Amino acid sequence: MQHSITVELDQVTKRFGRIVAVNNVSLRLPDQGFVGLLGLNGSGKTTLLNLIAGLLRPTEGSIRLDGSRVTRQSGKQIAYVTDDQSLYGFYTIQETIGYAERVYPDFVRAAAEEIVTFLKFDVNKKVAQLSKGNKMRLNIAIALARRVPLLLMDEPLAGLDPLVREDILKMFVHFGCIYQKTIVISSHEVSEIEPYLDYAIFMKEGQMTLYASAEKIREEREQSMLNVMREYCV
Ligand SMILES: Nc1ncnc2c1ncn2[C@@H]1O[C@H](COP(=O)(O)OP(=O)(O)OP(=O)(O)O)[C@@H](O)[C@H]1O
Repeated sequence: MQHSITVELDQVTKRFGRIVAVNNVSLRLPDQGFVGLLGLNGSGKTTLLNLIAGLLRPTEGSIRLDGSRVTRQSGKQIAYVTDDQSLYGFYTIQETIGYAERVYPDFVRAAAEEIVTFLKFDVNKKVAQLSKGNKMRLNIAIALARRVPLLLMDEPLAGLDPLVREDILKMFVHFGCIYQKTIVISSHEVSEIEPYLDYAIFMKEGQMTLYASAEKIREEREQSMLNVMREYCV
């Protein structure tokens, strides 16, 4: 059993010079569940994830984790998977798990082994020999195996084929639920992730235009999430 974390953003704005990447966003993430951060290119998704992860500081407003202001040290409570995540090609999958165990004090080896078995990985294979999709699966497996309450992922499905993407989404739901995590994933593949989502956050030009449970969106709007995205993100 893992503790949950309260993540609260209060009137958060992030500017890069004259560009307002995130504009006055206030929200509280759910204690558990799969959250889609949805929006067109340049709508502020990556910046928002970087702010929550403590990699960027807000220009205005505050971000609090369990009531304390987020800092780079907050990364201890957050696993953040980005596209450019490095794995060492010369390690086997087994050695990569051993390495993660040494690097992350919160790493649960048994969880990683369970996920790797679920993925039917040959643990003796070298990372360099893995396809892009399998490298991303391994990255996510390592993030999921950390005993942290919040997992952030920036476009983890980009550039992967549909079968791999579906497999990764099932992995989030299955293991995210077992390990009781809040998982936030940024994406513009809205149709694809829609069936798996518990909550959706829609972004447009840095502003949060809608944040609701997926169930409520489906019930009240009786339209696909793609149509909702057209209404709130374009
Ligand atoms: N370091 C930076 N310096 C200057 N401008 C930036 C920086 N990072 C982001 N921006 C700008 O902020 C805005 C939001 O960018 P961001 O990457 O957060 O959007 P996004 O929704 O993640 O886009 P994408 O889906 O293309 O990854 C864009 O106009 C972008 O050009």
